[in-house]
Amino acid sequence: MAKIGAAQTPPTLPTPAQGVRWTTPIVETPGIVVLGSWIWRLVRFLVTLPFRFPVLVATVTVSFAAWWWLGWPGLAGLWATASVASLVWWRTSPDSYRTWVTLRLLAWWRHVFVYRRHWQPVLVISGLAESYQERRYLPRIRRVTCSEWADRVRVALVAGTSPADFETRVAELAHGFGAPSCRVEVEGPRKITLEFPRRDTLAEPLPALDLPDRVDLAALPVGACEDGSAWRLRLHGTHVLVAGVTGSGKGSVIWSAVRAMLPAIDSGTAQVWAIDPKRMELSYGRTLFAQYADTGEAAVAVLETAVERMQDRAERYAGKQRSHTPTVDDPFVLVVLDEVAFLTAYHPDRDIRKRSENAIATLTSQGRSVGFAVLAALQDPRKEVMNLRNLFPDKVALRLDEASQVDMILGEGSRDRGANAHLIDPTLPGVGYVRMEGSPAPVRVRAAYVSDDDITTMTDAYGPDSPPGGAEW
Ligand SMILES: Nc1ncnc2c1ncn2[C@@H]1O[C@H](COP(=O)(O)OP(=O)(O)OP(=O)(O)O)[C@@H](O)[C@H]1O
Repeated sequence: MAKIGAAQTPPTLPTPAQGVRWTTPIVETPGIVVLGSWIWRLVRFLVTLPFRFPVLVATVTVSFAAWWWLGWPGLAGLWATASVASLVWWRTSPDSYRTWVTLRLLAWWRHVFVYRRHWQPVLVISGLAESYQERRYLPRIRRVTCSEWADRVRVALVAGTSPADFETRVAELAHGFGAPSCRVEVEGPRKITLEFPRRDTLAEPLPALDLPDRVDLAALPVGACEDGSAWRLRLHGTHVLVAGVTGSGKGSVIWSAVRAMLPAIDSGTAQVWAIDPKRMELSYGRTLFAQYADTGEAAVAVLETAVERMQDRAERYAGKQRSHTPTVDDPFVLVVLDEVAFLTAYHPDRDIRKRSENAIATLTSQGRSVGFAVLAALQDPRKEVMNLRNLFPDKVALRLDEASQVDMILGEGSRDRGANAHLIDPTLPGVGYVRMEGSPAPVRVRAAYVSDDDITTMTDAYGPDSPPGGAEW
């Protein structure tokens, strides 16, 4: 045992038993090389400047030329003319002025004073800076652009890292740059775009949408996406599960979908079969539905009839056609289930629970290609309550109770990619997250609100007593 105070051999020194140890020699970089590298960087900066900031460089060059050739009056005249031209442009074409001037200036401002300024500390602290051989490498900002509602920061990744590293740190990035959220889009190898909203475009309720001229059952307009585009819900060829706590606005998704289908319902090429155990949500517009049930027994009967019709249709199609086109003889049938867990988990009669579960499972597993779809609403997405969750290919996550429920609904990794459905403000019913076809990135959406008055107008115009083609409204 070593005595206290005795000299100790540093562990890095070779002990005689280890023999000779080789180390990399340290060679000092000659001053001329350092100077050359700095000159090279300066030249590269000056040469690329006109390409990176063409407007700025052109403005400075023209101003300098005016001052050089015409003196101060020339410079003042140039700026006065430019100001008047800018004013005229702004007054006559505010939209193009906003696109070409205001948003570009804003992008420059935010690039310099928000992103570049905070880039290093935010990335280092959030763990996105990489180290290799004692040097630190940061992903590079390639460009910042501004749309009406968000900043888009294009980033070049450090070699050896992946977009998933950013996806798991969207909360840190959003807070770091003072944005309400952050979304990651993959552009290509080592290229990603970070989208930071500047304001909440979905803060205001959206009134019921106008009816489409032509109903596309694979893209029904039901609300708006965060970027201002229409949120289109596919019903034909899929099944949709809408999950959210009580008061999260599940009814508005269901009613917006029914509303968008009205012309097809009117022409007889689509039908809605409604199951309404709460007797609140759908009873108001029951005359629009081809079938309606509000008790457990009646609901099972409707579901089993749907299964029967679906199987008849499948038998007729067998060997003749592989997909369904809605017609009056073979309409598209949407089975709407408000609070599906009432039938599958909470109903006191075991037989009803079992039969409903079987019918829903059969419809969702076999109905897609023959024109039967299920649109179900659910408050509690846990497996004990709803074990048929995975039979619904498309899901909508409105406000949820717990963070763990987000991935249950939208799929593994959705919360990491920014779908914070558990953090949705309770004062924003109808707001939720969906995953669009072909993209793993969740999109924030808000369903349009179909009020009781809207439903009355809908039943008056498209109910059984209405004139064909819908009444004027
Ligand atoms: N898309 C929306 N935009 C604005 N307000 C909405 C929207 N959807 C719902 N609301 C408001 O929120 C309230 C609750 O909505 P809704 O009844 O649809 O929620 P829910 O999720 O169906 O609740 P429950 O499960 O209790 O039926 C509505 O009365 C309405 O005032």
